[in-house]
Amino acid sequence: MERIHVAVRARPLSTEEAKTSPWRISGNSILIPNNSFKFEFDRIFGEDCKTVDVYQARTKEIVAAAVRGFNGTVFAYGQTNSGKTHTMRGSATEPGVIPLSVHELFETIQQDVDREFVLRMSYMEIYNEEINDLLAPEHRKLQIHESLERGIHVAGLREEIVASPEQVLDFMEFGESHRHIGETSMNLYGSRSHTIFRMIIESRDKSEDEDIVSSCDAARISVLNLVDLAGSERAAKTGADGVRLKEGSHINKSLMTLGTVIKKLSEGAESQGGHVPYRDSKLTRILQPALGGNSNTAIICNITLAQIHADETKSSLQFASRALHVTNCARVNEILTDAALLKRQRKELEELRAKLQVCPIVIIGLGF
Ligand SMILES: Nc1ncnc2c1ncn2[C@@H]1O[C@H](COP(=O)(O)OP(=O)(O)OP(=O)(O)O)[C@@H](O)[C@H]1O
Repeated sequence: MERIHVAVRARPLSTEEAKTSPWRISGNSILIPNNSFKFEFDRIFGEDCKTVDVYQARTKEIVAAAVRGFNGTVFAYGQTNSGKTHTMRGSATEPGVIPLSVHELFETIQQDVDREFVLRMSYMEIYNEEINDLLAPEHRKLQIHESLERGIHVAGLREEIVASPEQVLDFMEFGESHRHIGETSMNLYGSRSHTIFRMIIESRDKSEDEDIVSSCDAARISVLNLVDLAGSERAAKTGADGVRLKEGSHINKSLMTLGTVIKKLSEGAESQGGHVPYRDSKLTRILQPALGGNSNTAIICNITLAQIHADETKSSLQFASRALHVTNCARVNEILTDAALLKRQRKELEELRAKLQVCPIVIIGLGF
């Protein structure tokens, strides 16, 4: 069992904003002096930090674990303009968590001489509670299904086999050009959709030795989700109306459900048999395994310390603080073919027989 790792990243302020900021950061605490408002997180990154520092705090380990077969999810949460896209996608001069992860993923698998890997990627957006495939723009309004073999999955989502970081980033750029961008008074190009960038990592032992049964024919399949959420600001503050208001309410519905799911989980609802409303939004349904399930998960909460956004920042920190109490249970995702299963059982039987020959007295003593 491991809890969700929560880091906070504050974006740089203008000189004017810095003069009036009510916030203080002290180590991994953030507070408003002379106020009861104080939170502690796993890490707090101030305005001078680099994205690579944020990446190394936890995502790096999540990527390494994904190569070993553990699911991983990292998502950026925060109001419009707080630096989510800067953190996740970055720029040519300062690559974000996604390109850093992709490069590290390829480097790590190249160093693993014992296993062979197949990597696939997908890229989707959730816009107005509809799932659109950014790698196949004609695939719109995709549905979420659940099956024994595939778990929770988006039916019909394109998965491209990829062989290099450059190829992944090219596909990503293609996908980016099909995103929905809205114009709000808060941010001319404020992103109004959630995006989920996904790498699916499949690996198999290279060994051709028939006797090495423990891994032969067994495939590991893990999923690494890197999520850039839409701005969490209240619709009222955006001056939104008409289409934008509809977008805002859908975004808030998704984010509100995310908040409720995190709240319920942090209160231990699931372990007490209570209801967790994953199905109330597309976002939480797709992210369900990452929220209290089989995944290593990290949240990067992007905030601004400007006075004018103090209420939004407080609500982001409240969300992030609850997430600190959510625990997950990641395990290696291994799939055995029937033949491999038989081989493994045969080997276990042989090992047992060998043990019986070595220490029959112990076995007799146990009453067998
Ligand atoms: N840590 C940072 N250092 C330098 N510039 C930053 C930083 N964070 C954000 N910015 C800049 O601030 C602007 C807004 O950031 P960004 O687009 O990442 O916000 P966002 O939270 O993704 O907004 P949206 O919800 O609209 O997607 C961008 O021009 C970005 O380059």
